[in-house]
Amino acid sequence: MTQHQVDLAIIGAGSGNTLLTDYWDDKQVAIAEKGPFGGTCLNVGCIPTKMFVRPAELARTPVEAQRLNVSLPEGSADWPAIRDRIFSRIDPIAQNGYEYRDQSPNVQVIAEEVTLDGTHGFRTAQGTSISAEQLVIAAGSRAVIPDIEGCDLPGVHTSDTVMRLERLPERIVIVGGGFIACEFAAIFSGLGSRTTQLIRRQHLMRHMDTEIRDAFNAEAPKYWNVERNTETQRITKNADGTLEVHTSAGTHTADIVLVATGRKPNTDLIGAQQAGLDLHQDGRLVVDEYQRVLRGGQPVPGLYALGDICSTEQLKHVANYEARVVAHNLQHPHALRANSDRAVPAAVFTHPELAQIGLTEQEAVQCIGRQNVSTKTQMVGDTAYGWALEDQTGLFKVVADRRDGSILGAHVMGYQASNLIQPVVMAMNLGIDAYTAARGQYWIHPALMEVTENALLGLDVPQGQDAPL
Ligand SMILES: Cc1cc2nc3c(=O)[nH]c(=O)nc-3n(C[C@H](O)[C@H](O)[C@H](O)COP(=O)(O)OP(=O)(O)OC[C@H]3O[C@@H](n4cnc5c(N)ncnc54)[C@H](O)[C@@H]3O)c2cc1C
Ligand SMILES: NC(=O)c1ccc[n+]([C@@H]2O[C@H](COP(=O)([O-])OP(=O)(O)OC[C@H]3O[C@@H](n4cnc5c(N)ncnc54)[C@H](O)[C@@H]3O)[C@@H](O)[C@H]2O)c1
Repeated sequence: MTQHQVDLAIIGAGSGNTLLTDYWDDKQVAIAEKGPFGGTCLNVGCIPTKMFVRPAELARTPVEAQRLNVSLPEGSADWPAIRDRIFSRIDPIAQNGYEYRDQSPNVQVIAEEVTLDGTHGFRTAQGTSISAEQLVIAAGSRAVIPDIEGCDLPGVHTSDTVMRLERLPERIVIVGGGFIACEFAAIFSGLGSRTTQLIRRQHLMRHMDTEIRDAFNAEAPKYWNVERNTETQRITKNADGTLEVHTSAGTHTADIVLVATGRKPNTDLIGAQQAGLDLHQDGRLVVDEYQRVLRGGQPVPGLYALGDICSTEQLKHVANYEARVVAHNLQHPHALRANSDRAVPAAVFTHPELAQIGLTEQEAVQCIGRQNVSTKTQMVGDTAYGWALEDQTGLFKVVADRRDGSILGAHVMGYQASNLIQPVVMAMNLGIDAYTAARGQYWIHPALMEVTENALLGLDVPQGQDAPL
């Protein structure tokens, strides 16, 4: 047994790795990471998935080009080359991240799975034990494997493995109707796989604003097959090595199956319950507004958590923001800063792209009453650049409080949705009302962003006496 005492210990080198500012250079730090440095986002999440999105979009282009009177040769994707390009860029970043920390004289890297040892330390199976003045749990989440017979067969993947396939599958079945399933359905269908998405209920992305949800549910089946109200019952292997997916509605033959049915926090892996830490019903750590972990309802001084292991939103920008809060609080234990209650935006890089922030129209009506809610849905095709695109489906919806023009939410489907929404994110986060956001700045004409401007201008909200013209 080797024992070490450090100033700061961290479990998880995803957003947890960003905590190590210059402040820690003359202090002793230990960081435990059982996988590659960079965590989910870099290695198996945001970054590689989005690197597949663009090739998939390009492979789809000939069909769209035809609408604009351009003939392009039919796209064909070289999967091994795409995969190798992506991971030859990503893998060295993870390796360099590890080496950089490992070579830092004040940092001890523990490249093993660790479990908590009380509230201020952890240990490894090999017998290394760390105790720390302050400890941060940033151990993330992992894919849930649904209780479906056959999920352990070779050829059944999660997002962790599906991007490293040897070849592009001719047929893929995707189980799930959320973020990951919809992004991979767009990727694989775009690259040329016959793609079937199985969902238990009626709608893909069912938690979105119903107008955007319905628009997406009308569009997605133009690109891949969506089988609704379907229970996936079991998966079996055929004699030729293909898989048979048995559902309540029939069967599908596939070369591979992707299960994308949610992610659960890694609190069990670190032994959070055994350490007496408070857990939400879904297994997340309970934290207070300063990101301090609770035990018996009380914050434990010097014990923090951030990211997927404690957050309701499993998003990288949330994990990074919480890391900034924790970084401050570690350095200023007597002047803690609280997490903000700003609305969190998200985008789904599917086809067409989706983006959202804040309340849906339905939620706004529930909160402040129908009479106080103003909404505007701006069709992308009814703006100048939308015309140029010959866009027929994109839409930008804003939800506001009719009484004072404060923006409550925005919901977007279409080309560049994740970018078009950002001015609204800024206005909401900085407390700028809808009219001021629209008229308080120039909007480049005839840029696509005029969609956002027009949506804001279409709201029935007050302009105020000193409103900009
Ligand atoms: C396919 C996919 C696509 C995504 N795309 C997006 C996107 O486009 N935009 C977005 O905002 N979010 C996206 N996300 C979500 C985003 O990746 C996560 O919210 C974010 O990475 C969480 O960061 P984290 O630091 O909390 O956890 P992680 O990055 O998962 O880091 C936790 C680390 O802890 C390590 N660990 C866990 N337990 C132990 C232990 N006991 N001992 C030692 N080490 C341990 C893990 O190996 C891991 O490296 C995506 C996720 C997936 C799966
Ligand atoms: N672009 C992004 O920001 C992005 C991309 C990917 C993932 N993420 C994050 O990762 C999280 C996890 O993604 P996800 O897609 O796995 O989860 P999700 O919660 O978005 O979707 C899970 C889906 O699986 C379905 N499901 C659950 N159990 C099932 C079962 N037994 N059989 C069939 N279907 C089942 C659910 O009904 C839902 O449709 C997301 O919530 C998101 O926060 C973000």
